[in-house]
Amino acid sequence: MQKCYFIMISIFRLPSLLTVSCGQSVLGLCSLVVTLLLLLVVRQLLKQRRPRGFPPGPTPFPMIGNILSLASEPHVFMKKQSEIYGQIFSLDLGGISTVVLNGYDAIKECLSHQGEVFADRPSLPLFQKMTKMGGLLNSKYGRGWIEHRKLAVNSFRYFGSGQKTFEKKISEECMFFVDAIDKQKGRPLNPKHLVTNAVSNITNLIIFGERFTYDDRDFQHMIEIFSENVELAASGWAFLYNAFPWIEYLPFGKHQKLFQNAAEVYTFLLGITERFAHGRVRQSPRHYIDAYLDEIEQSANDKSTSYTKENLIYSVGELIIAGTETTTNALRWAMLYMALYPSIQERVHKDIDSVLLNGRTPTLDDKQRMPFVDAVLHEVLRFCNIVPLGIFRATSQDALVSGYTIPKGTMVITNLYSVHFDEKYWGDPGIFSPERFLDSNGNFIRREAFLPFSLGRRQCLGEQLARMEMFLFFTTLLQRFHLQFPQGFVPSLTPKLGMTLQPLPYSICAVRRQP
Ligand code: HEM
Repeated sequence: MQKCYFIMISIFRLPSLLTVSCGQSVLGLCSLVVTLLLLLVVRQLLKQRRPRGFPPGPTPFPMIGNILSLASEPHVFMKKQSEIYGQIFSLDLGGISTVVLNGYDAIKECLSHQGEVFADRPSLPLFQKMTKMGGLLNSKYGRGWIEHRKLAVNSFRYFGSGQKTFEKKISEECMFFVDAIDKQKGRPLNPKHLVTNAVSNITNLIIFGERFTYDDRDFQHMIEIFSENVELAASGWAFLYNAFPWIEYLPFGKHQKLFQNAAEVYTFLLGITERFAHGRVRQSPRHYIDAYLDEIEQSANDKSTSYTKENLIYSVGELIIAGTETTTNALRWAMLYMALYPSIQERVHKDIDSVLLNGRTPTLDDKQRMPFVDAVLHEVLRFCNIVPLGIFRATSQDALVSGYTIPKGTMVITNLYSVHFDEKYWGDPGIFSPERFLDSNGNFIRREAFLPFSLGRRQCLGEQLARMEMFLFFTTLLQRFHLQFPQGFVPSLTPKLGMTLQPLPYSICAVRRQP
């Protein structure tokens, strides 16, 4: 308090000090600017004070807090800090007091036992700018979120993973995918674009009722810049924008690219959403867009409805990117690890061949007869940490956890990476070992501290779909091909950082296996 009092006194005395050397009007302007700047500094320093009863954490720098510490591998940094300050500690992200949850016990305690308290999303300037806190994924916890989540879950059931016929559609997409791979005739390829197109088509079937061909340049471009935004949203510039939203007016900085991409994606989605609504028959939905338009019409007289054309576009975008970026990265990691560990790949081939006799295509029922394949896919999700820090949460009311007080509206980061590398639950977590998901008889076993899809009210709503896709794409691919790196190619295992962790671009040869 004494420090603040001193600063305030200095602010008000400053104009009189400056009068001595400057002309009257220039002096007035200068003193105003300086006063404003100092007031901003004071405001920022006050915002940076840790609330009473808040968890401890590393000392923040004035103004920018701990933002710089998040520049490389923030999930690893946070796990290390938890070894010093405990499973629940705090960071200052430039005036945004943030609580970080680490390890299985702390995350389960908050997200599961106090599910409702930790179900909100933070009102960050970036989220406000992107989706006005509407849509689904970034939506505040309340009526808007409930309505959108319910509609999405029902649409997934009705048009997607709840239908047996949908499995057939995924299998058809798997065939398009392996045919496209086959065209390469074992020559090196970067599988990123093919996997992205194939995976996004599964979500497209639910949202638009149709798939897009692999040479649809417009759709591909949209996915590319959207996925660039997933990367940019975790960049230092994004954190700076959240702390100092006025940097929006700077003519440079990666946040400008983020805004530009978002505007382009919005325009594209608006266009195709209108296109796919053509021929709609009321109350007879063919896909998510039709179902959403029905909701808009039904709630036309309800002033507080969250169903709006704008939220339709936001939710369509969120479903596409949440469904594509994650599952694509999981499959790309899986392919990379198969080529890296030929002995594991050999066991995968054995598992597949023993069940899929005479080249029969896989079905979901085959999964329980392929425990090793299941174990490999689980280990990929554990080891590769596709969404290492989850999606930022916030407290929807004041919370009390492990003796700490966390005020309503506080931003909360769930370090899912720290769950998958939690030494209390995993032996040698730094080793890629599918066996940890098998018992001594080779049967698949579930592990408790396994949360790639997070936990609680906001847990991933596409989990079932993602699991279906991963199993069918992976087994269809490995049934037909042997994956290996081109001669002399040394892949990097360092992930590319963003909201998701993806492998750096790599080349792989998919060589046809003998029938
Ligand atoms: C391997 C694949 C996937 C992984 C690892 C994954 C992981 C996650 C994680 C960690 C969250 C954050 C939950 C939280 O706030 O704590 C999430 C949320 C979400 N995911 Fe997924 N996801 C995957 C696939 C999908 C798919 C296929 C879809 C749909 C097409 C999807 C749609 C969503 C949505 C809409 C949310 C936000 C839920 C809400 O806020 O209520 N995800 N996902």
